[in-house]
Amino acid sequence: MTLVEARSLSVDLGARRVLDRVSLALEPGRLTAVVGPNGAGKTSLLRALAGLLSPAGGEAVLNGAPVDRMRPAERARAIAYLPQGGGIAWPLPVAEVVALGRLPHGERPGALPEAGRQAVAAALAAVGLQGFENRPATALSGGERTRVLLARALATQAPVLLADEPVAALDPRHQLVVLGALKDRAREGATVAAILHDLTLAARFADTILLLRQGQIEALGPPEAVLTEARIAVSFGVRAEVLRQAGRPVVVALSPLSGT
Ligand SMILES: Nc1ncnc2c1ncn2[C@@H]1O[C@H](COP(=O)(O)OP(=O)(O)OP(=O)(O)O)[C@@H](O)[C@H]1O
Repeated sequence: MTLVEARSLSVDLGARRVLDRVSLALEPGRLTAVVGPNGAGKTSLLRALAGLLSPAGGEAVLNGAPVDRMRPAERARAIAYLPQGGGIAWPLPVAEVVALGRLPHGERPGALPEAGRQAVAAALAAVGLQGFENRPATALSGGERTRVLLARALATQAPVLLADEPVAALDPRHQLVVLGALKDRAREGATVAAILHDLTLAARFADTILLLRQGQIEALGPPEAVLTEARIAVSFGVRAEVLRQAGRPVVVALSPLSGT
């Protein structure tokens, strides 16, 4: 059970402060959707929580320990991170790319123990890639590659999974499959956060929505509390209608608001 915290976390990129004193806790067993307009600081937050960006102030903390001071191997076992729009440069078979997710456990692709083989097979199934095992990963479509990289992150079986736009390139069926897989990981006890731009999908799958704006937390809470028409107008500059389906918000963006 792993608790991920930001404690008054600030991040600078170049001369810009892109995260400004953000404090939050991501709890085990929950899927948190990180939403917000372009440039709000979502990627910067996930990278800082993963220990890939050093804070300018405050700290990112994993079970009480600052993430950027963990040993790299220990951090790689604890946190699986899916980068935004991640490409695949190696013409390896899909199963071998996914098996790279076992490296933090000291397991080498091609010589996986039974537990590693099972983790790879389960990860491929979770993202709907059964039958792709022997295809060269560089000969796949963009959405298929995204699913390979997510399967690699799932195969690590890390207690923390941070995914930057895992469904942006996916068709509707695979958006549901992948978000279902992330929710399953959370239900198994992992701490899961995913950056999403589709507010309806975020509302449908997430236990908690974190809305960032201009490097700060605008709102944090259950989907129906965070995704109101008024807040969407202020945060995204969009006139929206929020409908309900099975009690969850369905966000229909209607028109951009002028002057925002
Ligand atoms: N290398 C850099 N130097 C200076 N500023 C940067 C750099 N990289 C990103 N930024 C700025 O940092 C801010 C936060 O970027 P970040 O990628 O975290 O936003 P985001 O919310 O993930 O956006 P998006 O929805 O577009 O992916 C943006 O204003 C961006 O222009």
